[in-house]
Amino acid sequence: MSFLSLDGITASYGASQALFGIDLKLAEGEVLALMGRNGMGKSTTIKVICRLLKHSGGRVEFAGQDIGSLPAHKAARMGIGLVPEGRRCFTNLTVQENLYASARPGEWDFGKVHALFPRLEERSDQMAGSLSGGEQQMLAIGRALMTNPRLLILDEATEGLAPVVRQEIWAAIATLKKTTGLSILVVDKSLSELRQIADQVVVIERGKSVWHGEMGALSADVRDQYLGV
Ligand SMILES: Nc1ncnc2c1ncn2[C@@H]1O[C@H](COP(=O)(O)OP(=O)(O)OP(=O)(O)O)[C@@H](O)[C@H]1O
Repeated sequence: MSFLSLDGITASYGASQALFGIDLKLAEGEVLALMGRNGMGKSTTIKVICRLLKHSGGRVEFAGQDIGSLPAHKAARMGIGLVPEGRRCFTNLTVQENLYASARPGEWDFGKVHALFPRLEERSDQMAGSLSGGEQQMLAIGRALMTNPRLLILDEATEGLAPVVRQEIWAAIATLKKTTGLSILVVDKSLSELRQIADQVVVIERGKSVWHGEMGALSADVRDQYLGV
C-alpha cells in the first residue's frame, strides 16, 4: 500500500488552474523525485500534499487516511514535514530557538540534528538571519526533522547554493535515506544527484503527471521531452 498517494489532483489559484491531474504514489521508506521544468506545478503539488492549498478535484491520502479536508497544521501533526522553497527560517531567532520552535516528541532531537549537521551546533546561539545560505538550508532541514516527520518533503533544497554546500546537503539526504525509515519526496533539478538517491520519479508537465517509474528507467527520450536535459 502507498504511504502517500495522489489521484487525479486538480487545483487552482483563484481563477487560474495550475494542476490538471496529478497522480503520484510513494511507498514507505522510499525516495521519490518530483521533476519537471519551471512553472509546471511541482511546488503547487507540494502545497496540496501539505494542505497549504485546497485541491478542487481528486484524492490525497497519507498513511491510509484521506487528508483532503485537513488544515495544514493537522497534516503536519500527522507527520508531513516540509522544507519549503526559500528556506523560511525565523531570521530573528537563534539557531537553537528555531529548532526548538518546531520540536515535537520523537527520536529527532537536538543531538540527532547536530550529528547530521555539526555546523548547526557550532552556530547554536547565532541569529538564523546571519547564517550563510547553506547553513540556513541545513537549519530548514533540521527544523523539519525536529517535527519528527514520517514524510519529509524537500522543495528545491539545493537551489542557489555553492557546489560544495550542495554536496553537503545531498550527503545529509543520503544519510537520512540510509539510516532512517523516512519517506522522502524531493523536488530538484539536478538529475545527477537525484540519480544517486531517488527510487522513483514522477515527471510533471503543465500541471499533469506525464511519466512515472523507477529512476533507472528514466530514458533519454523522457528527459529530452519533459526535462530539457
Ligand atoms: N500563488 C500563486 N498564484 C497564482 N499562480 C501561481 C501561484 N503560484 C504558482 N502559480 C502558477 O502555477 C503554476 C505552477 O507553479 P509551481 O510554482 O507549482 O511550479 P514549479 O514546477 O514548482 O516551478 P519552479 O520549478 O519554477 O519552482 C505556474 O503557472 C505558476 O505561475
